[in-house]
Formats: sequence, structure tokens, C-alpha cells
Amino acid sequence: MSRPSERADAQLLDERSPLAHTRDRFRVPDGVIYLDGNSLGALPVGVPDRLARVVEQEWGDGLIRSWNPLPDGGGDWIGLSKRVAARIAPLIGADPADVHVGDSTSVSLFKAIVAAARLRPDRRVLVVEPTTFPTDGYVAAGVADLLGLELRWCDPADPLAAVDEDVALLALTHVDFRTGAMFDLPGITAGAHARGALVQWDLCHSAGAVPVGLSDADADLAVGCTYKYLNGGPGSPAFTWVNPRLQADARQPITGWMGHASPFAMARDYEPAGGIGHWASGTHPVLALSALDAALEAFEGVTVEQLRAASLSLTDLFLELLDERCVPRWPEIEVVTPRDHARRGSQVSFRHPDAYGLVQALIARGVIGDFRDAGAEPGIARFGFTPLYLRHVDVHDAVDHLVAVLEGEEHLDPAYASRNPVT
Ligand SMILES: Cc1ncc(COP(=O)(O)O)c(C=O)c1O
Ligand SMILES: Nc1c(O)cccc1C(=O)C[C@H](N)C(=O)O
Repeated sequence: MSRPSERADAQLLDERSPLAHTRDRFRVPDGVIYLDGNSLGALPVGVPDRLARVVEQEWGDGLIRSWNPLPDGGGDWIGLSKRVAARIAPLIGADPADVHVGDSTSVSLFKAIVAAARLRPDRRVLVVEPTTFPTDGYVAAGVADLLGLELRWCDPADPLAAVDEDVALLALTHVDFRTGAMFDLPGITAGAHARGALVQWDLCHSAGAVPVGLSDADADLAVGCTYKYLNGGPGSPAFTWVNPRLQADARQPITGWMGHASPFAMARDYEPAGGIGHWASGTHPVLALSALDAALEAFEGVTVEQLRAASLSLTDLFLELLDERCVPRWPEIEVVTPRDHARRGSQVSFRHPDAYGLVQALIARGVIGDFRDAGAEPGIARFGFTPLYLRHVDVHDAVDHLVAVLEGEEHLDPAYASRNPVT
């Protein structure tokens, strides 16, 4: 059966969706079709009350006592990072005991890359993919500089070709932030292991939207942000996963007191906490972690398989409507997201000579996606599909708006001639 292009058919798909009920777990503003959850997830409804409680009662009334459990069941800030890790673990196919949450993505990448390099002291090369999110390359270059290593760029079409006996670590982003293309995580992990190298995965554009299966793949290290598909809020803390087989030997470089075996012994010398505990550095951000903890409640009762099925159904529909209604009339639209399910994350991107104007004109109509510079023109219009709160009718309506923008040449409005620096 060919897929629907009528709105009523999209409605039917929504009625049958096992995730139809989860949209109510979010505050999506009226009149907005939100296709930017791959940059900043929408606000889960439980977050404002949780933050108010933590600020007013736990911080305001409980004060320092709130680091320990309070009689009313609140507080226990000291265990917050672990509680959040336990919510994230099933979404990335990991054991909660192997996940740390608390630093920014960039800092987490730094810690993981240094630890990986130290695990392979005889190997002097870090391999990074050149189209990865910039911070991944910048941090790897910083580590190479710090440790006197070589940074080697790989071919995105064949990252393993760059991995030889000199390579300590292959650091890849699982789902590409521009195109939405997804690497074969188990296959590449196995290939790198066969060459004696470790692999680190950046899961920023994967966690909460696509199956990751870190333990099953026997990956080495992984880092991901929590403000995209995990909806933790702007700048919410990142997670780090370390394979238990590496934890005893892995040494992360920011040896702060919270990663000490007994922080409150206030000992002079650093003694790493066992297991993933060593990956903590300083005091964790309690307000941000509290928001994230409440946000992750939106995943309760939802399986990774359901998320993936819904995400593919949404991106399939968007691609089909683009093919049916847009590309034949405006052939300058060049879809850059893989059609193959096995190679697609949870976003759809296309190049267009006026991609920036298109995105701005859509935003003016309440359809929020974003623009990404692709290094060379044409730039990329990018649309993320968060399965917990997006419906097929939203996809249908978004394409209606796109057609209207193109027909009315709204994207050529001179107001869009200069770009906003933060997009
Ligand atoms: C793949 C990837 N890595 C890292 C980051 C960001 O790192 P940070 O959270 O430190 O800003 C992003 C997005 O901001 C990203 O898309
Ligand atoms: N982290 C961001 C920020 O502080 C401002 C604006 C955007 C972001 C993003 O997350 C960008 C995002 N990682 C991307 O894929 O482009």
C-alpha cells in the first residue's frame, strides 16, 4: 500500500500510534509545529512544578540539608545524578551503573577522549570525522595538543579506512547533525576493535530517538547531550557511558573531589571512586539535573522500539510528501538524508539555495526547523522529528506551509538576507 498524502490519512496514522498519548506530556505552544527538537527539545509538563519545588522547598527551606533525603521524601541531591543516569540507561541500551551525568557535552568529550588515549599509550593517533559537530573536532584537537598526539581526519564514507595500528581512538558522531545520516554503530565498533582501536560515540542526535544498544555492540565510550530528544532544557547536563570492561583502568583527567572514593573524608590525596563514580568531577548542577529528571518522566512506559517506529513513520511521511509535492515543482530541493532506514536518524534535511530564508519563512508561519551552514552553498534546511510529541498531521501541515512559502516566494523576503548568528 502506498503511503497517504491526505490529511485524513495522517490523522488515521496518529490514532493508531502507540505514542498518541505522550504528546500530552509536553507543552507545545498552540500554532507551533515544532521540528527543532533535535536542537532543543520541548518543555515536558512536569518540569515547571519540579523546579519550583526544588527551588522553594528543597533549596529555600531545606537549605544544605537537602543534599540528604528530607522527611517529606524530597532532597537527596547527592543521589540525583545516579537517579537521572538510571532513567537514561535503558534509552541507550546500557546498565545504569555504567552511566555518569553531570558535565557539559564538550567537557564530557574531553574527559572521555583523554581516558581513551591513556588506555592505548602505545598508539599516537586520534581519528575524527571531519563533518562531525565542530565541538567534537575542536576537543579532539585540544586533547591531541595536550597529550602530544596526532589528529587524523577520516573519510565519512569509510571511517575504518583511517584506523591502523597507530590509532588509539576513533571518535564518531552516531547521527550526523546536518544530514541525519546514521553510522552502523555495531559494525564500526567491531571493525575498530579488530584493528586494536577504541571507539567513542557522540550520541547527541541519537539518545531518545533511535536505538543505540551500547552494551550489545560492546562499544567503548559514549557521550551525549540531554537537551535534544531527551528534553532536559537548555544547557542540561550531558551523559557519559563507559564500558564496564574499561572502568577499572580508565582514568579521566578532571580528578575533582566528587570522583574521589570518599569525598567527605576530605583526604589530601586523590583516590578514584570505583566504577563510573570516578567520572564525577565537581558538584553536580542540582537545578539542571532536577529539570532533566522530571523531563525524563515523559519516557515512562515507552520503549526504544516504539520511539524508533514512530520516528521512522514521521520521517518517511515527510520525505514522501517532499517527493510528491515539492521536488517535482522546485527541483533545487536536494534531500540529503538517507532513505534507507538503517542509515537514517530522526531528522530530514535538504539543501536549497535559499535554505536560510526558507527556514525563516517557515518559522514566521509557526513551523520551527533550523538552518545549518554546510561549509559551502547551498546550505541546509533541517527538520527534527521528536516521536514523543510530533504527530503525522503536524508533518502534513508543515509540508502545506512549505508549499505555500515556495509558491508565495516568502523565502526571498529581504528581511532574511542577513543571518542571525545564533540559529
Ligand atoms: C553532535 C553534537 N555534539 C556536541 C554538541 C554540543 O556540545 P555542548 O553541549 O557542549 O554545547 C552538539 C550540539 O550542540 C552536537 O550536536
Ligand atoms: N547547544 C546549542 C546552543 O547552545 C545554541 C544553539 C543551538 C545549539 C545546539 O544544540 C545545536 C545542535 N547541537 C545542532 O545539532 O546543531
